[in-house]
Amino acid sequence: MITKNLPLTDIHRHLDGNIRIETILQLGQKFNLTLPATSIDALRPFVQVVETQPDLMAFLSKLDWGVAVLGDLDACYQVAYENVEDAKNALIDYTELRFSPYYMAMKHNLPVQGVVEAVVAGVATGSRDFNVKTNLIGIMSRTFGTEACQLELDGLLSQKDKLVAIDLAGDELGQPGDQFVNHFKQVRDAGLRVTVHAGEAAGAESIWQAIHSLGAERIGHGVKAIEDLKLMDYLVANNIGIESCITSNIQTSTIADITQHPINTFLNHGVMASLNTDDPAVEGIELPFEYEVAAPKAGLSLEQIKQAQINGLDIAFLSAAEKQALRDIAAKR
Ligand SMILES: O=c1[nH]cnc2c1ncn2[C@@H]1O[C@H](CO)[C@@H](O)[C@H]1O
Ligand SMILES: [Zn+2]
Repeated sequence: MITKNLPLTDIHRHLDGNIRIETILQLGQKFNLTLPATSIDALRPFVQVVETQPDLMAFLSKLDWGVAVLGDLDACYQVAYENVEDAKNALIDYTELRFSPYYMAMKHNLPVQGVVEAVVAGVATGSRDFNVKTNLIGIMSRTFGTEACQLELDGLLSQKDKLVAIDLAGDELGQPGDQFVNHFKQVRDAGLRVTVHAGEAAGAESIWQAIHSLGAERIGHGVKAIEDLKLMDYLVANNIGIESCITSNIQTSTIADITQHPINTFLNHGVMASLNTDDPAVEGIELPFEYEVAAPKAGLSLEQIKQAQINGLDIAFLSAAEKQALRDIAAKR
C-alpha cells in the first residue's frame, strides 16, 4: 500500500527499459524498420516479459527492440518525455531516471553526446509539463566492454551538470566491476554520485567490490547481500541504500520464489531498502503494482512497506532541503 501523505519515489527506473509498445510501433513505422510484429498484442512477447526468463541476459534482450527504433535524436527526446508522463500516471512524485546513451545510440549510430542532450531536454520538458520532480542517472552498459563504457562516460560527463550520478548496468557476470575502477574514479572526480547494479547476477563479493573499489553509495538490486551478514551490517552502518526491484528479480530468475525475496530481511535488519520498478514497460508493471501486489507477496507488512517508501526518499540523490520540500507537499494532501 502507498502512503499518500509521504512522497512516492522511483529511484531505480531505466528510461530505455520503459519505451511504450505503442511508441515502438510508431517509431518503427516512422523510420521504416521491420519489426517482428505489427500490432500491440503480437509485438508484446518480443518487447515485454510475458513469462519468467531463465537469467538476467535473457531478460535484458527484451529491451533491445525499444532502443532499435531510436532512429534519430528526436526519437530519444520523445521517449524521454513520455517517460515523465508515465511516471506521473504511476503517481510518482520524484524519480531518478537512468539511461545508457551508448545503448540508445548503438543501432542507428547516433552521436552519444547528442543522445545525452536529447534525453536531458526531453526529461526537462516532461518534468515541467507533468509536474514530476526528476533527476538523471547516466549508465555505463558494461555488456559492451570497457572501451565502449569510456566512450559512453565521455558523452555523459560532457553533460555532467545535468546528471546526479553514474551507474554500471548490464552483464554483471561477464563484465565484473574490477574492470571499471578507473571509470568510476573519473565519475567521482567529476563530483557525481555513484550507484551500481551489484549482487543481482553475481554474488555478495560483487557488492563489496562496488562499494570499496567503485565508490558505490547505493546498490541496485543487491539481492545477494542476504548471503553475507557482515555486508548487511556494513550497509546499515554506512547508510548504503538498496534499490530493490521485486518483480524484476522474479522475471530474471534472480529470485526463484517471491516469498524468498530478501527485502523483508533487509528491512528487519535496518538496511535502507526501497521499492522501485527497474524497467516498467518491459516488465509490464508499474510502481503501484510493486507496492500493492509484489511487496505484500514478498511478505512485507504495511509498516515495512511504509518504511521502504520513507527509505526511497531518504536515500535519493537530493539535498536535505529538496527532500523536505517533497515531504511538505505530500503532507498536505
Ligand atoms: O535489471 C537490470 N540489471 C542489469 N542491467 C539492466 C537491468 N535493466 C536494464 N539494464 C541495463 O541497463 C541499460 C539500459 O538502461 C542496458 O545496458 C540494460 O541492459
Ligand atoms: Zn536496473
